[in-house]
Amino acid sequence: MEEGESSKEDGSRAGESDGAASADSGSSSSRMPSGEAFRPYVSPPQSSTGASVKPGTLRIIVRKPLVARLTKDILETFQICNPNFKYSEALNPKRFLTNPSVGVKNDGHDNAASNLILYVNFVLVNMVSNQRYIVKDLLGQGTFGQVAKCWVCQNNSYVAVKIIKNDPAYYQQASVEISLLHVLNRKFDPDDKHHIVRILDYFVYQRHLCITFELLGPNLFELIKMNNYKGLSLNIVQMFSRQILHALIVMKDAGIIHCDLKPENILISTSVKPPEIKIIDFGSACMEGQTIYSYIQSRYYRSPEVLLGYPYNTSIDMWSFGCIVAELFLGLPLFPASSEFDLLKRMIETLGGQPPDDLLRDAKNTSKFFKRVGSIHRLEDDKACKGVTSAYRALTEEEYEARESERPKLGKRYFNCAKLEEIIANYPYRMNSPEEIKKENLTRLALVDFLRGLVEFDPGKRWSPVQASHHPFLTGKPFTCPYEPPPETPRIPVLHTVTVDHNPGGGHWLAAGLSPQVANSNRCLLQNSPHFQNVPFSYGSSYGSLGSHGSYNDNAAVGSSYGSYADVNNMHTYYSPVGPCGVNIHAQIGGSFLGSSPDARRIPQLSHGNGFGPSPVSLGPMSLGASPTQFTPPSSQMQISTASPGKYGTTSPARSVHIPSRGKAAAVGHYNRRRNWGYSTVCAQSYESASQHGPGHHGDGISWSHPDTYSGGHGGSPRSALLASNHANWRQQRGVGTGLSSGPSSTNHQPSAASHAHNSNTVSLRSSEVLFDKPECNSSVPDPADWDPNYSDESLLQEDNSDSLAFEFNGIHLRNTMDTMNVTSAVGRFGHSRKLAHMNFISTNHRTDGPFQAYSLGENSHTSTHDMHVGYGRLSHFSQNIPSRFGQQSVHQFSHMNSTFIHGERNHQNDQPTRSNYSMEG
Ligand SMILES: Nc1ncnc2c1ncn2[C@@H]1O[C@H](COP(=O)(O)OP(=O)(O)OP(=O)(O)O)[C@@H](O)[C@H]1O
Repeated sequence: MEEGESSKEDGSRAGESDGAASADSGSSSSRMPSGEAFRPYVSPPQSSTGASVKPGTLRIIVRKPLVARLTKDILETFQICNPNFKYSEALNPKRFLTNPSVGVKNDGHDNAASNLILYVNFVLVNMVSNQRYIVKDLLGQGTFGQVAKCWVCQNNSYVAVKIIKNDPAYYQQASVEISLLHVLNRKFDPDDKHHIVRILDYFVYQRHLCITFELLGPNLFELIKMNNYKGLSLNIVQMFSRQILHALIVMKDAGIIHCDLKPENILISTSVKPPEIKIIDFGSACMEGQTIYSYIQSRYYRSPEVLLGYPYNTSIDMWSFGCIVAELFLGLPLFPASSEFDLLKRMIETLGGQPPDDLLRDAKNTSKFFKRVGSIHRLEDDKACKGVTSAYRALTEEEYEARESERPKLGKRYFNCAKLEEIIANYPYRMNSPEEIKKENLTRLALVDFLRGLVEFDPGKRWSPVQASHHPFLTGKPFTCPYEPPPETPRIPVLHTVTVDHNPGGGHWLAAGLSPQVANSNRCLLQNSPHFQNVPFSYGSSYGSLGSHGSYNDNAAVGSSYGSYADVNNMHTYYSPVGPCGVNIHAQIGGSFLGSSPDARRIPQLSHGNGFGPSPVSLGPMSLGASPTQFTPPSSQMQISTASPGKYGTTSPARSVHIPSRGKAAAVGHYNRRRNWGYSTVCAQSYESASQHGPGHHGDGISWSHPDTYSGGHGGSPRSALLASNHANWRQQRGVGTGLSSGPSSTNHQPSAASHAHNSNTVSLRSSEVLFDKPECNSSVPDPADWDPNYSDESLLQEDNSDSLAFEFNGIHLRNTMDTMNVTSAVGRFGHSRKLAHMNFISTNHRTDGPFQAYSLGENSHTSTHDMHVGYGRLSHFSQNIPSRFGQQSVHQFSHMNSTFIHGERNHQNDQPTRSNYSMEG
């Protein structure tokens, strides 16, 4: 029975709300206010007798927060106290969600950061469809603006609305996000099976582009955080990895590079059972072959080729994916670097190699990090050069300082063990029984092998999503020897080819793929768009065929995703989905760019009067980026116009080619705080090196290749192929494994050291060698009010249905084996974290806070096991920092699309009742 009902039954709200109050009521009658409102508490007859309560009268009261209970129906109470009391909602002070909330731009609608000033119950309206979105909470803030949780009254559902800053550059980039997501949703994942967030609607409101997404739950970083920065169980790592790979397969098929894959951008959809992850934030994404930005990816997850300024393709997402998988297991980023120098240093140390010479030879930033110490071997000499030391050596700190005139920032070391194999092997065990440990050892061996294929220095040797998806770590097949990925088959240009009608929406390519309603919406948005002129459609040309990136099936077992992008060129240009964009983001004309990375996200800036802008002259199609062949250092091609610094910022002090983004840098900078959160590690156990144990990955010298399907196939290095061709198709070869261990030193290794490292660093995991975890880290998690800048008592007032959140997460077993990952055994796991829903987590999406209480990986302990749940006692602390959105999704999901919504989206959330526990089995 609801509390409200029971209180009516009692006739005494004050007495019901707190047991202590009722006990006290008799003695404190003198303090009771006179009048109707507060009467002495009279116990119900049944209770007062002390007799056993009849079964029929049993009441189960779900306790709501005290503040909520005390203020429930307070208006009626006031009216009872004072019949003249009148309440007017208009007099309510606004509960601002946007900070700062001072309107200084856009007629007072926007704050200084060009963010629309939002408050609770602010209404966003799609003027075309009259669809109203009532803002209830803020889910996140990012570079591009704010993400609000909104209620759609028509169908009593919640959605997430990304409200882009009122700024042409952000508007433009957000329109790319809409376009790419639309293609992914509609053409490559029409049935919503591949873990990519669904876009539901978009519109312009008060000069802000608003994008409506399905509402999702917490992100993977939040999940790790909830688990006290301890890693997740291998079952869950496997499950999430499979799902992420599904998305990556689709994205590769679509030729789309996410460019900012990280745990924060992988959200858990708690509305389905078992829970699924979804990849969000395509605001940095671009088409393969059209990669205009050289400064991308969040630092921890940045691939070597991006770091070094080398042409890139979808394989950079695979690197990030590897880092994410490792982080899910470890609870900490694999490369928590404080600077790019630090990042490279960590990569070299952990992986035991360095990028191959031909990559270093052609990358534009090589000289910043490497010193040439020998002759550069031509590609054709590669075979002959096996065994010859690299022509490059990584700079020492001193050398770097001398070259760059600044000391490189070096982050804290969280893992005492340097090498990947050691880090994984020495991670504390989560179980007791020798059998389980033995089993886990095997899985860890598979994990190491899996990671080796992902965090592979050579992008040409890095596994593709399809190849990775067959790894025993994911398939569950016994892992007996190093995985040999199947060669990829050429793309079959049929299945999901994006064909675009020539002129369905007046030439608007995206409109071609949208429903008529959406096309209409676009036309209307032309008028509504604050940033682009309303110009007639005039493009009759074809923007067809995105794809030819053929076969894909749900099991990722067939098909491939690599290689020929012959017709991807047809996608070199497209338009703003919300109107002819008028801005060509090829930067040859010196438009300024915001950065594009964790530190700075790339936004083409519209330099006023500098050739960029909504002039009819520039009504060319919007490019998704230059092809790798067009890849040029930002200094030459992506330069900031010095003549016209533009409106949007100045050149980054660190990297002259970037303008710091407004927000991204700050956001990602929060990561760096983590390094200071005391994570000492002492590797107490001697560890036998891979070379002593392992047979060596590919130690038999197996080499493999796949047919070079790219029409201009390159027999040489994949990197040169990439350089020369734009395409991600190359001959993949495994070097002859020597079984030698690649030492942590970056010097004097062999040219294919990375490969060798992969090949040879297999580590035997024996239970006797287990480094036991200390029983419990001394967690003194402060009250969230102490460290959560967004914490306020007001949050206690939010959402009474928060309990559902706790139940949502009951199903996530962070420790147990797959067998036990079921609903029933999950109950209560997070059961005491009922305040999960009350906290504002906005800043934590960016890892802004939180005592870094993860335990020391190598710290000595005589405790025989590490129980991941030991920390759960502290979850209540952490849970208090979970955003309210966690608990608020129990409301019915978005289930009805207004006519202007994109049609055809499968809404798996429909018909989902309020969620309870679920199985986590993948
Ligand atoms: N569909 C969604 N459901 C729930 N929360 C969401 C959703 N989309 C975004 N968010 C929240 O909003 C935050 C910002 O979203 P998003 O990453 O798309 O914006 P951004 O401006 O690109 O951010 P960043 O600068 O961090 O990349 C996310 O970290 C997430 O917490």
